[in-house]
Amino acid sequence: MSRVLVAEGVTKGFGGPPVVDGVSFALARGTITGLIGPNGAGKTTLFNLIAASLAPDRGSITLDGARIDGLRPDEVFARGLARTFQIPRPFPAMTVLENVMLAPQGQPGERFWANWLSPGAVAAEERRNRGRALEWLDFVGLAKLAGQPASVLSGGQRKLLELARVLVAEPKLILLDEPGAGVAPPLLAIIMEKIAALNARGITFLVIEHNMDLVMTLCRPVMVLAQGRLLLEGSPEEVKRDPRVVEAYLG
Ligand SMILES: Nc1ncnc2c1ncn2[C@@H]1O[C@H](COP(=O)(O)OP(=O)(O)OP(=O)(O)O)[C@@H](O)[C@H]1O
Repeated sequence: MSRVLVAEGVTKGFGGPPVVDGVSFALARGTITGLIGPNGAGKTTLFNLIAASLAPDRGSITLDGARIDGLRPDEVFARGLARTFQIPRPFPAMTVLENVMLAPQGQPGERFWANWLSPGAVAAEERRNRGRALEWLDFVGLAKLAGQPASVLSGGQRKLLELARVLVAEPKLILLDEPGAGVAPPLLAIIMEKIAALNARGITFLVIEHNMDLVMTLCRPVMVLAQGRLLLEGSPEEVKRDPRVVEAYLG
């Protein structure tokens, strides 16, 4: 099976001992991989390293065979790797639609010149962006709220808004940071359904999650991180009955 992302020996510390310590793994294309582990294990730091919000001290990360460590977050996003945040913070006064249309499209300077040289082309592109944004809002079930300020959205709806925002860029790999956290059960079911539907269309996912129902239902394989190291990788059932995992959580 082809590998969309490969991490080798990824290490990061913040002055003290490494909080991500020699982590190596590969994500097979078309999978939903779970990333679990106790609080402070280094999961969010690993996400920040993959999405280039942080640079590793050592190790390499490749996306479809090309190095991405050392790039800027917007460059990694442009190559098809998107991430969502545990607590999404949309611009509250802007509409739901405007928030989705905010996905970075090239550099600001580029847009300035494009607008000056060819305003018609820029207007046509805006219309296309708007159409795409509305399509993805419809997909996540928020189309009816497109004209409302984002401040009206619940926690779960904000997660769906974030998903729509990254989908506009048609990523091949999406990192989801706790999509189930703070989400009411009916909306959680919708979020899980959308992740499964996107995966069926070929998008690969890496998901940090504490909600074991979500992990058990959606994730294969599951990787367990403890104290910055990858403890094991296996099916949800294997992980659940492995004594090392129990010890990592309880010890
Ligand atoms: N910018 C930073 N500066 C210093 N220490 C940091 C920084 N970011 C994270 N850490 C430390 O790194 C360790 C791993 O944190 P991280 O947030 O990656 O864990 P996590 O597995 O995502 O935890 P949680 O499940 O609670 O979100 C923690 O001890 C944390 O305090």
